[in-house]
Amino acid sequence: MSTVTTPPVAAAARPLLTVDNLVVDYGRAGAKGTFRALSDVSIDIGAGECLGLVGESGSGKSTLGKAILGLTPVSSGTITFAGEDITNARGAARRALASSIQVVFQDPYGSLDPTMTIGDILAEPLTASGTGKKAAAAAVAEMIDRVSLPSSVITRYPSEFSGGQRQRIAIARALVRRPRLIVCDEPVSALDLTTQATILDLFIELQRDTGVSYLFVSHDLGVVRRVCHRVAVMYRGEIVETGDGEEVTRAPQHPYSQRLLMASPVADPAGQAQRRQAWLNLRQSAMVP
Ligand SMILES: Nc1ncnc2c1ncn2[C@@H]1O[C@H](COP(=O)(O)OP(=O)(O)OP(=O)(O)O)[C@@H](O)[C@H]1O
Repeated sequence: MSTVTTPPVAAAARPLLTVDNLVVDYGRAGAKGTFRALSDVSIDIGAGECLGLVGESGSGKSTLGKAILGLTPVSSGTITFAGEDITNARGAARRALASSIQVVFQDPYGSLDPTMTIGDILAEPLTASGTGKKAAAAAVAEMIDRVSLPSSVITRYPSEFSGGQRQRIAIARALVRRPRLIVCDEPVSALDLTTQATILDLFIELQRDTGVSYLFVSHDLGVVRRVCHRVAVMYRGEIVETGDGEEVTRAPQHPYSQRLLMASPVADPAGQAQRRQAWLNLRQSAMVP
């Protein structure tokens, strides 16, 4: 049983990230066939806070993460980071944000360049932004140590590592520029349960040590309960419930959040049967389509 617990969040005058009434349409604006993936989405994340974003497949979680990262255009609404409007920031403005907002993707196998050594993968974001080779090497060594990998990894290639080790490398790469926010898009869902637990502990420890904030995207309520201070539930492009992580994942109020909870697996068969019955009751009461 892990003893690593989420660090408390200090009260701040204003959130680090605020998303206001965000709308994202895929396809050409106004064109026939445009698909609204996000509809009036509003969230905020404080400094040192982990906000979980849960929802069924296709509900719009990754789209929100991509909009924050500038990887998909925003149709309307605003994204404010550290008091600055970064909605649809492009060019130099977006590049400047790369040191503040980073990402860890789901796939530890596809997210690391197989032709580069680990040392080069980690040093690249630093040298590309003007850090000298010596300073970059020192920062890389510190990050490797921080994610509990041996220093010998720097001369090796991604193919020589397990999924969990690769995810540690991906986390080190995200952290090497000392960002204030990391968008974590299903960062443990490709890993086995034991490895998931150690990587979640690592996320928590890094937050405690660095004060970084996370938007933690997951379809797994158990995972978000473990790492998140607050949770937002997404359904068909809208946020239907936001609240304390423990409360939302144990006793959700909205029918869709309840459905999500009932669909998440539990370790004991009796508990699973109870949840199934509760779900059938809920469906019979016509609260959920
Ligand atoms: N580039 C795109 N063009 C058109 N539609 C898209 C595009 N990307 C995503 N979508 C659609 O937008 C909706 C939201 O997708 P998104 O990937 O954000 O959902 P998600 O909640 O992250 O799903 P998952 O958990 O399966 O990753 C889906 O209906 C998806 O098909």
